[in-house]
Amino acid sequence: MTSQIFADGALEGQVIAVTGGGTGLGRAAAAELLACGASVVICGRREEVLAEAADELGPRCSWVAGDVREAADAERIVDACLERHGRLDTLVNNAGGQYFVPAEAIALKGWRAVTRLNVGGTLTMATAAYDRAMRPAGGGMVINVTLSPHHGLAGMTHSSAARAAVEGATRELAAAWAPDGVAVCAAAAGHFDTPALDKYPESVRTAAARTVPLGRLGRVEEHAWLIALLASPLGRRLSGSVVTLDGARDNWFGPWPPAGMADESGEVPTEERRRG
Ligand SMILES: CCCCCCC/C=C/C(=O)SCCNC(=O)CCNC(=O)[C@H](O)C(C)(C)COP(=O)(O)OP(=O)(O)OC[C@H]1O[C@@H](n2cnc3c(N)ncnc32)[C@H](O)[C@@H]1OP(=O)(O)O
Ligand SMILES: NC(=O)C1=CN([C@@H]2O[C@H](COP(=O)(O)OP(=O)(O)OC[C@H]3O[C@@H](n4cnc5c(N)ncnc54)[C@H](OP(=O)(O)O)[C@@H]3O)[C@@H](O)[C@H]2O)C=CC1
Repeated sequence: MTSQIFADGALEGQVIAVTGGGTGLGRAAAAELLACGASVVICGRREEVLAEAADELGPRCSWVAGDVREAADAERIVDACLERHGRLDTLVNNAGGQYFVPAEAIALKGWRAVTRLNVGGTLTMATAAYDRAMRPAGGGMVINVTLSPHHGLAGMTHSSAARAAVEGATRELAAAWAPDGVAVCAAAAGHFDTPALDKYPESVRTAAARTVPLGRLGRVEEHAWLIALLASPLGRRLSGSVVTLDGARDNWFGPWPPAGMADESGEVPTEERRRG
């Protein structure tokens, strides 16, 4: 497969780890990075999801299962890249998520779960990559996937706060790690059409596109192009930046709930609990 917008071999020789690379945005990013010539290691918790994705993505893609919230797993993921390829040039910290719920209904345990995944997991992976691969090699790139709108997303207060923390850490780590040649930036994704959105109530999914001034959800390949751009030499100069890719969603200040999102009772439905 070739990239639709980047030259063949644009990222040739790079070794890139993509967390959450077995599904959705992470998988599409892995596909684009491979199309640009990189070798890619995808990771996540579910072995079968990763194995199937890597099989479809081709021989330069391999996988390693692990939980980004656990320091030992993060170190194992980085070590797998080093053992297989001798280097890790770029880490795409894409694993993350939350559940859709009104702010006043967020239990402390739920707040902690969302924070632990999005802030803790991101920092744990970034630190493992920096300590074990990038600082010893004299350089590297960390790309943190965060969330737009930056002024907060109703139904996702915990995640809005967590992603804001990641963006703060991105700026600080970019300064702290610059002397070692390690760049850190963030890609703030708006609303993208991935299978993960299926877990949100139907009316929420449908209305989400109406809150995007561009008039549609993002396509996974658009996000993947941004990740490839940030993995290119230009990304190094963007260190410390948060690049927003959201069809102007950040600039939408319409009513809450947007037309059609509430059900007959006037309430916005929340997300079903997972079973098992
Ligand atoms: C208007 C906007 C609509 C468009 C949105 C577009 C933006 C999209 C953004 C995206 O990010 S899409 C990607 C979505 N992908 C994911 O969210 C995947 C990852 N998410 C998760 O794994 C979970 O959501 C999690 C909570 C982060 C997982 O953490 P963990 O496994 O540690 O948690 P649990 O043990 O399941 O739960 C802990 C705790 O959290 C509370 N809780 C969890 N789920 C719910 C829920 N559905 N409703 C209410 N509360 C929930 C709860 O307190 C749990 O504790 P217990 O009650 O189980 O003891
Ligand atoms: N789709 C959208 O509109 C937007 C998405 N985002 C963010 O982009 C990223 C990808 O989203 P999307 O592809 O839509 O959603 P997915 O739910 O498909 O992606 C989440 C990925 O992260 C992995 N993951 C979750 N928890 C862990 C963990 N503890 N350790 C390792 N891997 C984990 C999951 O795999 P597994 O369960 O096997 O571990 C999965 O592959 C997420 O951070 C999401 O919050 C941000 C803004 C908008």
